[in-house]
Amino acid sequence: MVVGIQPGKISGSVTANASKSAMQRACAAALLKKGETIIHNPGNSNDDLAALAIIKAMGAEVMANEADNSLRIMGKGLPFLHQPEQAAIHCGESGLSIRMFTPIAALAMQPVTITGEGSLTVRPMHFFQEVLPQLGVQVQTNNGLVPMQVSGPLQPTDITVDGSLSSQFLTGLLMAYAAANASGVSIYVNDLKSKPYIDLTLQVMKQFGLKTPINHQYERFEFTSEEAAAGTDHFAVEGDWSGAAFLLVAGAVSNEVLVKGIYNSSRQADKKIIDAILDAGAQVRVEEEQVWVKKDKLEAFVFDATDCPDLFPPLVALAANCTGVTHIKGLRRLKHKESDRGVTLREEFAKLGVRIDLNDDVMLVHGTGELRVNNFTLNSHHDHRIAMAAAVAAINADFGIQIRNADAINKSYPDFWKHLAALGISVQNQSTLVK
Ligand SMILES: O=C(O)C1=C[C@@H](OP(=O)(O)O)[C@@H](O)[C@H](O)C1
Ligand SMILES: C=C(OP(=O)(O)O)C(=O)O
Repeated sequence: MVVGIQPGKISGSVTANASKSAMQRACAAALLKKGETIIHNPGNSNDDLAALAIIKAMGAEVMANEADNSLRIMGKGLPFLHQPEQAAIHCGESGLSIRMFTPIAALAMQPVTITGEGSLTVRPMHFFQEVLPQLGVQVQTNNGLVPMQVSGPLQPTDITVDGSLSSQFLTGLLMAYAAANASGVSIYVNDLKSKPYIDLTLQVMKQFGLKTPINHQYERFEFTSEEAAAGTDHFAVEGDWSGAAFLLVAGAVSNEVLVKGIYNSSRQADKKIIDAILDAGAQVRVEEEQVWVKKDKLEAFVFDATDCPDLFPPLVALAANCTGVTHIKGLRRLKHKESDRGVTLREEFAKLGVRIDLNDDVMLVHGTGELRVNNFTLNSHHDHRIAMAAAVAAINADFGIQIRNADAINKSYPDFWKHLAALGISVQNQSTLVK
């Protein structure tokens, strides 16, 4: 799909989409909980659909109630996992799903094949080769990539893992240890990155009544013999700060926006976008369930995105519209996202006249405050966050642009183009115009 974006002024309000980080965790927890859970405001992104397909393959029953936009999930708990209906799970393009559900699949008594598609076929899975055998699981990978096969059952024991590549592997281990009723054992972690995502994991586990470990400064997660308190049967998926970040930046660079349904009390990492927008100089009003942003004079800022890597694309769109050189730390880990995001952002923003330097772990964005289009055909590289960053930056450019592979947004935010249009931006599906 090719989308055309014209420069314009954004105004009005939208309600944020459901967070795929919260939704996918809720799917895993509902699978592992014995009994019924009603999920309200379920997400419908491709990653969410992948998680739903996975839990069905592992024995959960999922029924949609369209009348009140909810899902009823019957989890069978651990015993059913020992006889999965299908000994294969397909994780689509979702990094979180594959890394969270692989240790869970390894609880099964029989071998489970794990596949993925698109960018997931080149994202690293060596972690499992190193870690799962120490937990009694045989693992086969395709040279550290999918397809993989795990053959358990996983047996929780004291273990030390590396958290420097991604937090998602730890999320999976925490869920699997809880499901296996780990007791008197700890997961030790070196150099954990993306820490707030682990807070979100622990929060969801607790809400669902799964056994939740004690977090010792993100270096040790201790499962004690204490039983878990009963959990909720109703879970509402909160709005997505990661997707909302694009709209808030759009407000900061071009007029004004109100995004509803994002909670100030959220554990989501990308809530930190507010700090960057404030530092850049825009006006911001944060309320418990909504955020309002208004454009003002924008200047370069310094930001550490090590624990919130998904903010790089919206931060670049913001920095491109600031005057001066913005420094964003945490670049190294962008290599292994849906695209090599540092390189992709540099390539695509050059087409908008913005120079980006990649300097070890720091990205420098040379903003001039005025985006001058020198090549109007941008490419998402099949990366949802690149498509959204390009669109947001371009609403303040001197000419319209086209974004190729614009349907990449479906991975996290299927309503993104619709929301941008509702906020007054001209968004055209140009697929039929382009050969
Ligand atoms: O747990 C999650 O929901 C996620 C964790 C982050 O990954 P890393 O832990 O690899 O940084 C983030 O980039 C990803 O989009 C979602
Ligand atoms: C990297 C992302 O997701 P995941 O790792 O879950 O595929 C993302 O949403 O930007």
